[in-house]
Amino acid sequence: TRSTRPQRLLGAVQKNATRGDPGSVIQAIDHYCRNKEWAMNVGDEKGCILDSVVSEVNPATVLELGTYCGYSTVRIARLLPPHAKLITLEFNPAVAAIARQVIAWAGLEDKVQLVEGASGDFIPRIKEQFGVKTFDLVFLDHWKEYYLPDTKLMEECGLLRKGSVLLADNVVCPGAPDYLEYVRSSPRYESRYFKSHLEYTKVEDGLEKSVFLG
Ligand SMILES: O=C(NCCO)c1cc(-c2ccc(F)cc2)cc(O)c1O
Ligand SMILES: [Mg+2]
Repeated sequence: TRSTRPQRLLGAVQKNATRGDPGSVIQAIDHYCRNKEWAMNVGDEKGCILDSVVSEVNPATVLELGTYCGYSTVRIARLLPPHAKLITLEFNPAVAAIARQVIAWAGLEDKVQLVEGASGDFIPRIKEQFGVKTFDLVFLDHWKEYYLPDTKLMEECGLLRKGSVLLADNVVCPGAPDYLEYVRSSPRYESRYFKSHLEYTKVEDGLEKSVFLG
């Protein structure tokens, strides 16, 4: 039976990247997705904006919603200080299995905890199950219709503190209009749009950075 797109992406990493070298994993995925087969990684252009936000926040605790094949997980984890922790959540078990191997190839498994499950079930359990009080940075990159409900859930569960940064992918394409409206109009957020392009294309997309004001 035919392989899946995530399986072929993992093959490109194993063929072209050096074990333990996160930069080569990122490069191998971007080259494959630009030249062979598009995939919904945040990509190199938006990835540079992600890098700059991660470096600025210098987070001790990170939550990523939507692991996919682990591309942004590797981008974030490679920039984290030694004892920082990244929890990443993926709904699809087959995709999570690929992401684990990509993260391992980059040598970043000690900084990353990949959890399989649905965000609505998982978010209320984070405090007790993972011993996390609040997140310094949240990267939203899962199903776009879940950005808003999950943000409200994180607020309600006390997972955000004054200064927590939310960074959301795809706020233009595919789009998250209700989320954008919320973070841009709420007095509890200071929001800013970083204009870019949909990964590996010329289509407009961007990242929305929203600081929780408490
Ligand atoms: O659904 C997405 N993520 C959640 C599942 O992992 C997603 C989709 C797209 C995309 C797809 C199809 C198209 F035509 C345009 C954009 C892009 C992304 O960056 C994404 O994160
Ligand atoms: Mg995305």
